[in-house]
Amino acid sequence: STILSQSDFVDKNSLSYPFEERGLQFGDGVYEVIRIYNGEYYLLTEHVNRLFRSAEAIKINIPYHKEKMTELLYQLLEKNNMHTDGKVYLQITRGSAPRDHAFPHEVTPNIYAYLQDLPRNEKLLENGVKTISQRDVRWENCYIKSLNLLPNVLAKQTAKENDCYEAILHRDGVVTECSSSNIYLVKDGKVYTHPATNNILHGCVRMAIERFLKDENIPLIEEAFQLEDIQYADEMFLSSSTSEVLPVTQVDRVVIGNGEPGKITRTLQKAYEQDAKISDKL
Ligand SMILES: Cc1ncc(COP(=O)(O)O)c(CN[C@@H]2CONC2=O)c1O
Repeated sequence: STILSQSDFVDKNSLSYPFEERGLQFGDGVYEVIRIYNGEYYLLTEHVNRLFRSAEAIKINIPYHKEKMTELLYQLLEKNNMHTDGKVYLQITRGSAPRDHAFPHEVTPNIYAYLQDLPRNEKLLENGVKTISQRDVRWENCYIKSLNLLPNVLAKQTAKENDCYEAILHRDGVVTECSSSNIYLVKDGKVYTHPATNNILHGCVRMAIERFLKDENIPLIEEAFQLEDIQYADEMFLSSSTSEVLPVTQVDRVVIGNGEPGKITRTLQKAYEQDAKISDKL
């Protein structure tokens, strides 16, 4: 255990940011993770639109318009002289103020963003991943990309402890999404996924997949599937800005299809690479 040193006990007169920061103390904020390929943002408009929708949903007034936010995000690329693959983490909280559950009377949002390198995980994209199922114990506004991620964190940790990449979440057997990605089941040439309701995050890659499926004339059925449907799946895959379109080869003890990534999943991976202007490496 760590012994708190004297300096960790802050003098009450100097108590302020970052100690009394509402994102830190309440998870009172929203965030985005935006992908970069060859120094260019992918799906930036979708991410900025969702950021503003999430902030509005929890009554945080972002002090600039979408255009200014977009401009600042491009300045971040320039500042970092970014020309490779990476991601930006962008966070907006209600701000710093004496701790009180209710909104502070006067408060300015704290906004920060940073960029990291993120090479593609070609091995995982090629071979797929194992997953476990976990109960979805989150709140009922999962469409808001909020900092309230404890249920997601605990589900992902359980997956990791079981040598799995992701946790597939369900509410009484109805599959919603994963701890940090959307989830899809393929059966008889059709793709099934939970509808974009309040119970899932409306993924930016999920929106791109809708486009790809339409272009390929592959039916997308926005109907939730059940845990028990998984044993009959031909294919499964998950999607997120960091995982891309990732084949799921096993859920708990159930091997999906023949245990290999399926044809439709491969088609969507290629469509993703073309859309994101990535050199075709798969
Ligand atoms: C709960 C949840 N569902 C779906 C998604 C997929 O959304 P995008 O397609 O817009 O990425 C995410 C993204 N989670 C981000 C992606 O990487 N790390 C995260 O926290 C997520 O956290």
